[in-house]
Amino acid sequence: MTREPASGQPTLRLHEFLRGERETILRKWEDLDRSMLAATKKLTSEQQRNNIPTILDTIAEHAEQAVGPQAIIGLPEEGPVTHARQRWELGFSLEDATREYSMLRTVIMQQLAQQAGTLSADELIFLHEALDDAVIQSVVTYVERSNRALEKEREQLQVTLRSIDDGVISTDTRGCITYMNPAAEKISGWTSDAAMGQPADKVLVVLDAATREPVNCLVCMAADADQAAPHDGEVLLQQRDGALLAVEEFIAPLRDSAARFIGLVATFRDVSKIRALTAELGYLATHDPLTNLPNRSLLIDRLTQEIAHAERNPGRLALLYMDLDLFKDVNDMLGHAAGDELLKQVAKRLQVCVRRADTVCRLGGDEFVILLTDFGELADLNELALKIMGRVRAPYDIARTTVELSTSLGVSVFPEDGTDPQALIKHADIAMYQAKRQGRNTIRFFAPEMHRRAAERRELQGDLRKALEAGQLSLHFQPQVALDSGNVVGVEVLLRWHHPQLGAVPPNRFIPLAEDNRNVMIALGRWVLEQASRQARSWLDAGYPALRISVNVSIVQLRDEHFTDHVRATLEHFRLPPDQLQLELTESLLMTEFKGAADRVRAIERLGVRIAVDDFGTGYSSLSYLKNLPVDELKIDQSFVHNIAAGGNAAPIVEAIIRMGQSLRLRVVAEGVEDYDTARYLTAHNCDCAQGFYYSKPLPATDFEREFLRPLGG
Ligand SMILES: Nc1nc2c(ncn2[C@@H]2O[C@H](COP(=O)(O)O[C@H]3[C@@H](O)[C@H](n4cnc5c(=O)[nH]c(N)nc54)O[C@@H]3COP(=O)(O)O)[C@@H](O)[C@H]2O)c(=O)[nH]1
Repeated sequence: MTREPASGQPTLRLHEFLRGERETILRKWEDLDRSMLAATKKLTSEQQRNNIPTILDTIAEHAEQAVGPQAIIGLPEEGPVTHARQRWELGFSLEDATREYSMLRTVIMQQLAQQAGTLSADELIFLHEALDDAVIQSVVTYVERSNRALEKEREQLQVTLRSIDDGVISTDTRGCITYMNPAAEKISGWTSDAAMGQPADKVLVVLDAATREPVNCLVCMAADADQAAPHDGEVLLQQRDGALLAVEEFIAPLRDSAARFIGLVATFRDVSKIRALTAELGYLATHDPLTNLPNRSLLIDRLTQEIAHAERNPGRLALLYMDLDLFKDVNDMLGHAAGDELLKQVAKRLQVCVRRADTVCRLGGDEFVILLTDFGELADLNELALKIMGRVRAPYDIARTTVELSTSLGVSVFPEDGTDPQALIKHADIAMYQAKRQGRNTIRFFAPEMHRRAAERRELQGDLRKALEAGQLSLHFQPQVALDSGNVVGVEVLLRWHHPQLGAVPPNRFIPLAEDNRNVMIALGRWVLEQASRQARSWLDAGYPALRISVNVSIVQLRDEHFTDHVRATLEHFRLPPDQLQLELTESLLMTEFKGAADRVRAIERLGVRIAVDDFGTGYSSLSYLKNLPVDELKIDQSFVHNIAAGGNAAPIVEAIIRMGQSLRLRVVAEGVEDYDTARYLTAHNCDCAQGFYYSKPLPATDFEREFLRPLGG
């Protein structure tokens, strides 16, 4: 083996050269590496060098012993492999990891060129082969690592696909099935083996929910057109055994790295439970749960349709607005259960008095409205109204007692007394009020001079404007109790108005009046928030535990552009932790004003203040706002909670709302709990909290403090 270079220059030995120039080579390589690779810039010198010195030492050691192919074969792999692993972990790309060796090669060759002698051809070849070998080890290590990472990703994907509830199938470009996860097997009733290779429309047979006619299979449409729009309406999936299941289906094209269409992935989920629940809640939103009659919102809907029809085919409509006389006495003397039974019997009698095309509604309390779509003369209408009053007057058997009661009835007629639903309802109500004032058990047709009631309303509005300054307003506090521990965990703040002449005016009467005048409602709302925060601060200062303070917010306040700033300033002024304050927004507010209110609700949530949905279940038609808004608490409307323990027909709804709250991780509070049985029922069904007369009526601050607050550690 010759060690003489052809040029006749003095011969250098590779191992001597590498050992002698070791530090210079490493330093120059380090500088070059740092200037060329972004990946090395943040590394310490030790991290950067890592195994490079060992690799140089190993090459020198083997060069000393032998040169030639055997020496390469004998070079240990762990130096370059360990170096490559460390580079992988530091996030170096394969290109960067291999470029480092080419820089090392450059530096060695430059250093060699500065030497007085040169290497023999064999040693030069050995040096290059040793460096090539290190590069190969890097490539092999990187390939192994990325295969392992891919394998892990694939395993995770498989575990996910096997464990999710959504059905997932994929197809080839012709729409034939190439993969099906276990959920897809369960939902479609097909096994993966049987479905494999089948056209997707054979496995996913989709029908229109209304017509039960087959609809175009999304997968086939997408396979033809490389895209598909979702189905317009609700659809059903026909399972392999013919059973039908409500589903939602989504589709997306699969593309390779060159964006070529290579097939489709379809996901679908069983939405039968949620659809049934939505339908049930939708029914409750439009019907009175006690009598099952349409409620005000359905009345307005039908009235709007009938007005449109009567305008096209000239005709008359009539609204009969009824209020039972002295119903309150029945409630007081025989109890609420008897009152409820009476209302149900009245509802049945009203329904048999009219034709199927007419609509009997309960607006709440003891108020009923009948919409008559076709009647002859006013005299006929009067006769029908008399017949209805006679039917209502006939005796009832309630609570082993015979009850008799009369009704006052007001009538408005389209188009004479109004051409929109609100005007017709309002005028029939005014006429009914006149009937009551004129001795009850009587009928009055609306006449324009009956606007007196409206005048009274205006007068009360004027008084309300002065009430704040006159100190006639105050706050009452009602506890919210955790059902598992029985502890008071929150308090709802309720506004009270003591009118100098009329006495206590209920908020249900004066809040709508305030809402008619934006400035009045905003001033009232601000006052309530400030007084509630002042009270919360004073309880904290007195050493009582922090309670969640719930304050009702009107839609008028939420529309106010300064609302969020005022909430922030109030919290700061009273040094109140934001999460101690909760704002209650009614469900109907969130539904009807969703677009405008959503941003403000999110801004409030960003302050750290909690959001509760009040009267939950009454305005229902979609779940989407719950997913899109930062809600913390659902308050089940009291109309569902009353009589629930006695098998009230809203029990499934209450249970569904509790389950829904649990699955969305929202606290659920039942309102209007009036007795032990209801509280026990709610506890058994895992409702979180309860509020109602069973625990306490709303109380003035001092009474609340005495009854429910105990100092910490006391
Ligand atoms: N925007 C604002 N609205 C307010 C404010 N203060 C009150 N209100 C709203 O007025 C509505 C009527 O309130 P109120 O007459 O005070 O009635 C509340 C409770 O007294 C009553 N309640 C509580 N427990 C029971 C019960 O067991 N049985 C029964 N029959 N009633 C009970 O419920 C009302 C609380 O309702 P909610 O707010 O839905 O929790 C009412 O809608 C108030 O929101 C105000 O400052 N601003």
